[in-house]
Amino acid sequence: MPSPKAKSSGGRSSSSPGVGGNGRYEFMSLNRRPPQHLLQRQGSDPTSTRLRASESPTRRRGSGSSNASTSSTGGQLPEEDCMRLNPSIVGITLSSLLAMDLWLSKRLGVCACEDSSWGSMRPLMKLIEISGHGIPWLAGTAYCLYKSDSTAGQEVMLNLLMALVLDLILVGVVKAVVRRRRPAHNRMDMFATFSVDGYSFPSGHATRAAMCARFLLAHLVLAAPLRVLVLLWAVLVGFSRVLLGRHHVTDVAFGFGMGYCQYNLVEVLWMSPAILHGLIRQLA
Ligand SMILES: CC(C)=CCC/C(C)=C/CC/C(C)=C/COP(=O)(O)O
Repeated sequence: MPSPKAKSSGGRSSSSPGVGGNGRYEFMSLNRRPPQHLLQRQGSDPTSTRLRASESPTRRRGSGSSNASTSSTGGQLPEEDCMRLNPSIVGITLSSLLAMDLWLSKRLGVCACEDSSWGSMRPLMKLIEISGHGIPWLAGTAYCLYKSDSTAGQEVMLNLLMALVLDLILVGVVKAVVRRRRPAHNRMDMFATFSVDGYSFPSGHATRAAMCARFLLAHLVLAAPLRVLVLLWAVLVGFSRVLLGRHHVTDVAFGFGMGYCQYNLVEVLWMSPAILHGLIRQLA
């Protein structure tokens, strides 16, 4: 509790408390310069150092010492000030893009539920969703691998299986790190999901669609009309994620990019028949 005596003895009227030389509290006016011993004390106090560092650049430039540093660098802003300005421009740009993403995703979520404006298309969108789901792809590839009687066919199928597992792992890791929530208008009624699938970024369907489309075009689908169909399917899978309200536009855009790059990784990690035979021999 501040002593009224201390208040009157300093002849000071209000606000900031400080500890005087006799151990009592002293009150200083905000528009008066504090005594020298308090200034020295503030200089070594981490809290006040933090407070001064968070002052606005204009205020800091206005102080005597900062003026000296500004003039000594030929009128250039101190480095500290430049670092404070740049993130704000990046921050504003990012927040604007994020706001546009949220707005656009909400507007495009026209099949998010049955009574949405395109609610009657929801069953079709869910069919497209299933066509890009991990389970049919894993089961279909495993079945083809089992049925394949040529070495070339087995090689392609085994590498596709490896690609699908790699995709699940990479998407799971990114989702767990980023932890972006799905759009508020999404109904979480997807079948067979992992716990990370509660998160939105990136779209696992989009990564799988992009990676599998590249895989099919490179190794399995040669006829031109079918190649067009494969590309159309991949684009539809991506669109259906936003129309169903499952994802933001940026989740799908990033997912397509990530899936495209994942295929490059699959090419690097490609398991040749020699490696496969070595693996089979070790397992047997
Ligand atoms: C054999 C095995 C463990 C299969 C797991 C397949 C599985 C449950 C994949 C999850 C697919 C899924 C629901 C991904 C979420 O996709 P988003 O586009 O909503 O991110």
